[in-house]
Amino acid sequence: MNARWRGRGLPAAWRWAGVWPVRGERRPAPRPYDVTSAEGGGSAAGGAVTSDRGAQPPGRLGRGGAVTSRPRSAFAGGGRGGARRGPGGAVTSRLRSAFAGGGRGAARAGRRRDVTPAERGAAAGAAGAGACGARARARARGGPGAGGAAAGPGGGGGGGMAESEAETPSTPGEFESKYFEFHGVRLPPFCRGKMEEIANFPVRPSDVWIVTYPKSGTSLLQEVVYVVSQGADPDEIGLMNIDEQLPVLEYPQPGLDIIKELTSPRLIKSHLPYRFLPSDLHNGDSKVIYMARNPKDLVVSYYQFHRSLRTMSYRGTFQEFCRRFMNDKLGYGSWFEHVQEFWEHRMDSNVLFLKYEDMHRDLVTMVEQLARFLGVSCDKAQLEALSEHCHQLVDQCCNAEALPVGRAHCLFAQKTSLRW
Ligand SMILES: Nc1ncnc2c1ncn2[C@@H]1O[C@H](COP(=O)(O)O)[C@@H](OP(=O)(O)O)[C@H]1O
Ligand SMILES: CCc1ccc(OS(=O)(=O)O)cc1
Repeated sequence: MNARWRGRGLPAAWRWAGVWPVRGERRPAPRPYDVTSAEGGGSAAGGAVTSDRGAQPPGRLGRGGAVTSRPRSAFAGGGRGGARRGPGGAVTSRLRSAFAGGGRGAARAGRRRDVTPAERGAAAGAAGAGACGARARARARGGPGAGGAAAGPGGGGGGGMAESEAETPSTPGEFESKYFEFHGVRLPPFCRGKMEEIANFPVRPSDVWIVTYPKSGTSLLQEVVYVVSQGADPDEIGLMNIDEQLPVLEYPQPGLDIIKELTSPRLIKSHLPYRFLPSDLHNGDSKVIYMARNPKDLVVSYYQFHRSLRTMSYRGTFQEFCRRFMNDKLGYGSWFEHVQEFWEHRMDSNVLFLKYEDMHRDLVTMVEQLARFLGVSCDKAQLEALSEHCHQLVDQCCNAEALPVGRAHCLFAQKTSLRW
């Protein structure tokens, strides 16, 4: 266990004197991703993953099926109307279709052929494993960002796999064996054996949970949340390396035992699907901020991440990676189901559903939403100051332009006539 975490909660600055929103308070419904037709759809079948047979069934929703079989039209149509309509159609297949058109990934894909080895090297450097924001700033200072406890399970912080495995480039077949399957969902190996403990993890009313599918802008969100709750200066965040302050529930470090002991209020991150999160969260016992990102950009980011992460050393093509993504064969399972589950809970009083793209489109509104959700009272001038600080964070890091891309656009366009 990492001593850095022992007995520590969030920095004192985190103890904002907030008044939590009243249960059931009406929040403006976020707009769903704009999707206008339902085609495509993937299969989660197959793959040489191992299975965590000993584990207990997950929380309330049970084995994945409840989600996929549920009506899914909440995503359709876009706009607030679509958001309010509620479930009623095939969301996950619609989401799968939503890849076509727009998005940075697709735009890049239109310009680029598949990646070359030289591009690969450049991309690994550019992308890093979540090397943006606080982590990158900490690294630039020679700090512990990359190897810190929260720096990622495969990083220098003592990941979940043997070093020999880490050094071996993964062929597609080897890559398969790196996951294990839990109730039909592919999870990274470091989740093995702890899913039951996670389901029973004691949640506190003062907790704030940040939940995302990987590469959805989690680090940026945590920084923005920090600024909103603290009114902190972005440079302060860089200096303290905020990543180290936020444990990830399922990572080997700092581990569940230490997270349980952290002082309140805790801020905890997780990439797990809704149904695998602690069951207390399903009961509305603490606040959950969920952020979704355009999958066309996310898949590019996740691809680069897999190639740069030592424990994955992914060597397949981008096209092949996209197929895995579309067929739910990546770590943390189906992006489509991940987003859908949270979308269905977006009106829960303890859930705030955000979109990464809105940070760029309308940061002021997002800051306002966060402030209200976290119970931070601020006047107009304070809100503007907070937004300005958050703008700095958003502008500080985006390595998108440096990333090479394969034929994402073609692949996704085959699936649908939709435009993002
Ligand atoms: N200020 C910031 N700090 C960290 N990540 C940021 C960021 N601004 C944008 N991002 C993007 O968030 C993505 C990483 O998400 P996560 O934090 O969930 O791992 C990266 O996407 P790209 O790889 O497309 O650039 C990264 O560039
Ligand atoms: C490849 C599975 C995996 C492992 C670790 C992740 O964490 S993070 O995005 O760097 O925080 C994500 C996915």
